[in-house]
Amino acid sequence: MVEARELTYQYAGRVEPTLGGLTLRIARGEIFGLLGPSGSGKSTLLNVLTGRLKRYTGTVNVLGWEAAAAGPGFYERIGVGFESPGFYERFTALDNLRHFRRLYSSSATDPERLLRELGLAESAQLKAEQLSKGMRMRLGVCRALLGDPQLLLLDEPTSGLDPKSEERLRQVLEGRRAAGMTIVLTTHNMKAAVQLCDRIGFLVDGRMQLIDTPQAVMQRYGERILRVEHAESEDGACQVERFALDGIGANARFQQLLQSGRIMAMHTEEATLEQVFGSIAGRVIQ
Ligand SMILES: Nc1ncnc2c1ncn2[C@@H]1O[C@H](COP(=O)(O)OP(=O)(O)OP(=O)(O)O)[C@@H](O)[C@H]1O
Repeated sequence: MVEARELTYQYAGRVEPTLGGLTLRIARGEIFGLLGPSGSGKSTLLNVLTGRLKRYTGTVNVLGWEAAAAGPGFYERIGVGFESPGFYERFTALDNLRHFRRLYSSSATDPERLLRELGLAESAQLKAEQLSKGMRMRLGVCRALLGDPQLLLLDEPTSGLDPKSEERLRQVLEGRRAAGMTIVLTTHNMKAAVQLCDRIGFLVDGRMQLIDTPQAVMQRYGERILRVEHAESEDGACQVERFALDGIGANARFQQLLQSGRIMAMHTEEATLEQVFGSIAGRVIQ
């Protein structure tokens, strides 16, 4: 479905390549999340996969095409939702989708159905310029889905979405996955990555540091933590301290707290993907 081998991409005028020898394979019907700090090359990789950036070395096979040489049929089969997609600002949301639908030779999905799916039915008659950031993002997803693509590429699809819209988007993407669509998305939203993605890839300085299921990543790199709430001072004000569960029996501070008789509550915490990422990349996502 998507296979990159030794993919290297260097922007004109840059000293270092932005993508450096990246190898990646994404199967049909998979939701793949690309994570990484700002500037690590996520959008560049999406742009290579869509055939926009052609001057790469290595091979990039997308739906059977070499991405740099993809013909018009390729664009009928991929859907692209990048941040700030271009809309006709004076057209309504519905008219924008009707317009873009005409660009497809095959029978495209009904725009009104897409608006309903993404929770935009009541905003159908609003002009694009009147839409909020989250609404525009969802309209961008509608636009990307118009041609019922085999491969959907979304750049930060959860940005600007409230929890309800995020949940709706999750349902839409899971429905498409069940129908065999392959989905590649970038995100800084760790919760969404864990909930949505079958596998996640961590991109750091243009290299894929790790690819695995969110669960396996958490197990391998996630440190389990014990959160201890205690009344440190005589006035009973609550303090919180966290201890790594590994070797906690030998932790002098923890022993001291146990003996103090001031512990109010203790419970374990799962590691967050931010912590996991920090330990993989040696730096924190911005
Ligand atoms: N047109 C360009 N010309 C030169 N350098 C570029 C160009 N576009 C991006 N870059 C550089 O390539 C690197 C990767 O950028 P890219 O946008 O792919 O990162 P990203 O991981 O998507 O970041 P973010 O999470 O902020 O969207 C950055 O150092 C950026 O400055």
